[in-house]
Amino acid sequence: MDIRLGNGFDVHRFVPGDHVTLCGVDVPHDQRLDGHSDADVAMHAVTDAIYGALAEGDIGRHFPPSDPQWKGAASDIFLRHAVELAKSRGFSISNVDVTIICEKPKITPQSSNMVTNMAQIMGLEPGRISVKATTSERLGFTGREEGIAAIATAALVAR
Ligand SMILES: Nc1ccn([C@@H]2O[C@H](COP(=O)(O)O)[C@@H](O)[C@H]2O)c(=O)n1
Ligand SMILES: C[C@@]1(CO)OP(=O)(O)OP(=O)(O)OC[C@H]1O
Repeated sequence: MDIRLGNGFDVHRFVPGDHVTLCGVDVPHDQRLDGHSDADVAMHAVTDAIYGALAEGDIGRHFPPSDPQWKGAASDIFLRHAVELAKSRGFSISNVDVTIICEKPKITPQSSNMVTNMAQIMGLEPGRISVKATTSERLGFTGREEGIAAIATAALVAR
């Protein structure tokens, strides 16, 4: 059986604002994440994990941050592309697991909405998607609330 694993990691910085978008869900917060796109750090990590499993480079290779076309783009565009690429290469996505690292906002109250949204975008059963969170115990840039990090794993199986 051909099984592929990929990992993804992303960071976006906080700037003044009123919400963050994580796994496509708008979560009220007293700051927002800065980026060329909507800066959905969790969706970017999942997207990169899929590209990684396919040995297809990273999100910036497919959607260059220098391309004005992606300015303010909703990140589901990137995730849908990675999912379609997996399909076109003959792979099904078995599961994805993403951990969001921040002190605030609290993720757990929104994690089931995030799973539902990602499942819909990816055409997967919700049971194949995991969204978790941790603080960094006030250590480092996430601990100082300078930004949010996310790390993801994806497992793909040949159909
Ligand atoms: N932004 C966050 C961070 C954490 N959680 C939840 O709290 C639990 C405890 O976090 P620790 O970093 O103290 O281990 C964690 O397991 C999450 O369930 C959260 O919802 N949002
Ligand atoms: C998503 C892209 C799209 O231009 O831009 P950003 O939103 O800045 O996100 P990042 O993860 O820093 O880089 C990847 C880019 O492809």
